[in-house]
Amino acid sequence: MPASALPVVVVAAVIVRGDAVLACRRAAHKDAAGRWEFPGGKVEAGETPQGALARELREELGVDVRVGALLDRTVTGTVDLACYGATLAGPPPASSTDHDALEWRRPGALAGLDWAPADLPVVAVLAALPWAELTAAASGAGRPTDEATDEAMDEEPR
Ligand SMILES: Nc1nc2c([nH]c(=O)n2[C@H]2C[C@H](O)[C@@H](COP(=O)(O)OP(=O)(O)OP(=O)(O)O)O2)c(=O)[nH]1
Repeated sequence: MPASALPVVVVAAVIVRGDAVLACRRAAHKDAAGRWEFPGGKVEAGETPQGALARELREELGVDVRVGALLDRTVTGTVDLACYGATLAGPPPASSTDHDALEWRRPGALAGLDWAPADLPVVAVLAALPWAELTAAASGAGRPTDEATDEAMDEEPR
């Protein structure tokens, strides 16, 4: 397989705050403009997934987060998307360099948004996950799967 056909490894955060999670709409200057996603970005050489995620959220949303457990990792076309639960370590974001809308939504209300195709698996996971399990996963105290986060990232994605 040529290198260009390999999926790009992307990490994203399901930030839990109050009774909601943060959904973000990609701005006009980004590819897939207008689609909703969880904030994050591409993992750079030498970065851990968690380190890449913390860097991306600082860069685009100006927030510090604690990264919790892996919620879902699925390859869709050319995107290998790993979504982690996370909590804010400071104030919530006021704006984004990459998004033109930020919405806090209950997990059951996420399905009404026009998601990037790669996000649909994690949106389904979130809709089915009991709230207590999601908050535990976001704070890193519990895991929705039997796999430890790092072990799961070492494995082949679905
Ligand atoms: N961040 C993020 N990207 C996603 C998600 N779902 C999805 O298909 N993508 C795609 C869109 C892009 O093709 C790619 C990540 O792009 P990005 O623009 O967020 O990443 P980045 O900041 O590192 O990229 P760049 O613009 O600096 O090159 O993954 C998601 O939930 N979050």
